[in-house]
Amino acid sequence: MGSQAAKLPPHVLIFPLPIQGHVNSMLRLAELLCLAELHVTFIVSEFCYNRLLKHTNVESRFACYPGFSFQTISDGLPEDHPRSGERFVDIMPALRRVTAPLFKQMMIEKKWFASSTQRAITCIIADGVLSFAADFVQENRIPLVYFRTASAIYFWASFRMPALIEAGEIPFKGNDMDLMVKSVPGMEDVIRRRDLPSFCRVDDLNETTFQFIKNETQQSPRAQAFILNTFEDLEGPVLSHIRKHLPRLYTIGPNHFHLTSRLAAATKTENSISSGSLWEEDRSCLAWLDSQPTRSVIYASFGSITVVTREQLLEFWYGLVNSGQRFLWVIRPNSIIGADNASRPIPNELEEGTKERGYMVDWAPQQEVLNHPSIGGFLTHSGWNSTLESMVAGVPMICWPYFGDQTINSRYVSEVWKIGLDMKDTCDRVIIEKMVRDLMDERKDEFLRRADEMAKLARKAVDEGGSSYTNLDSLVDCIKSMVI
Ligand SMILES: O=c1ccn([C@@H]2O[C@H](COP(=O)(O)OP(=O)(O)O[C@H]3O[C@H](CO)[C@@H](O)[C@H](O)[C@H]3O)[C@@H](O)[C@H]2O)c(=O)[nH]1
Ligand SMILES: C[C@H]1CC[C@@H]2C(C(=O)O)=CO[C@@H](O)[C@@H]21
Repeated sequence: MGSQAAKLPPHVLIFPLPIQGHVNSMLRLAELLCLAELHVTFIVSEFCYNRLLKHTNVESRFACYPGFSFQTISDGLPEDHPRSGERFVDIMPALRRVTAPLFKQMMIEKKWFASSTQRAITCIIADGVLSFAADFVQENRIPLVYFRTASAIYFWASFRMPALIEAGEIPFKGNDMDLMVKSVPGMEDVIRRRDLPSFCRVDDLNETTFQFIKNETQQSPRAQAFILNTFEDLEGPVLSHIRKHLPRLYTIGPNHFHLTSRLAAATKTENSISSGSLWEEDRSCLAWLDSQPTRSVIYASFGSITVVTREQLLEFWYGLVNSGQRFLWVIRPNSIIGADNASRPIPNELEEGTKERGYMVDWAPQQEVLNHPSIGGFLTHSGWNSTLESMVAGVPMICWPYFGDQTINSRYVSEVWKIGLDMKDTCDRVIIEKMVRDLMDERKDEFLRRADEMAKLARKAVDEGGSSYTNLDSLVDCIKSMVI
């Protein structure tokens, strides 16, 4: 390489699983690495990229980093595929069947993205469930870093799937979902069967998604380094178990706030929030929140994949209305099973009666909502980004997990971190009403105090000298050392 080229910075390829929660989180990592003056090529599906262009400022957001570029690729699904609910799992085989060969072809045709102003890719940061990407780069002797965008507790429970099988703890024998699980070290007194990742709820261990998660997770040690969006004070005990298998483990989270904090230091712009939304954010809810008393509103949102039946929707409606609390509710388009987008999710006569107390939107500017002074609670599906965003904002949670990692996240929110309530495996208006009253009224001070303590720990982690701040600097040094 000529002397000029030798001065070029490392060039990282970042490849997320092309879904909202993974793209959001890895875009934040991408910008953090751009701030560290690395070059970044971000591979994203055409589906996600077109939605990002339409609903966010990603183009202007990354325009100030000359070494950054997007590269689009097919996710293997038709444009009109819902990419949510039960059919969500279609994306994994589609990626392997369609995206994997396209990725190899792209890397060869693009000559590993080498140019006069950029080195060829010096390292790939792949989503921890994209082993096909890992295969190709390792065949070409390019260093591999995995980024698993879910929690450490979920990762560790998934990593122990072979041990759970060996011990006969999965598949479950009998119907007792409250039996304690003993084969996940560090969680023996915490998790029941119902708290394991929902992928473990199978009768046949050959079930496709179970096998996918087990096999992808077992390949984690292939990576030279491993990134998690968490912080030491939150998941320290589990992280020490993981580090016995993945010693070069970098915790850099909460990465949404880490990015806000580093941007503030670099650009002197306070509280900059970078959206990665795939739907249009209805900002009218912020004006509605401005007219509500402090800590008086419960925000309800179930992420980008959860779907509900009309019956479940009405249970949530009556539970929220009967609680007497104000509520701001995200009902994502196409998230009601069997309903067309045109029909109102809540019958008009019901909605009319509570307009002044309840506000509904298709999609919200969630980070701004959670940090609004009128928000006093979050009814969430326990997706990991939502959970961390609520923690940093100091907002207590009611957790109604839908699938995947959400089941173990909700257990830790309620039983270990004690910053909320776990409403797993139920959807009943009386229980919803009681939990909303507990969180927003009867036990309000207790939960707000605990949530404030956790927020302080989360913020400290990304302050200069904090564990996540230091780990990100070490990760950048590790990436620089990979340049040959
Ligand atoms: O109205 C909304 C609702 C959500 N969000 C944002 O969308 C993201 C949603 O991410 P997350 O809370 O993690 O949920 P999912 O979209 O369901 O994410 C998937 O990916 C996550 C990371 O791996 C997992 O933890 C989840 O279980 C999985 O479903 C968050 O950043 C939210 O701030 C908005 O901006 N507006
Ligand atoms: C749909 C799920 C498949 C893998 C992803 C995941 C993970 O193991 O990283 C957990 O839940 C979802 O985010 C994804």
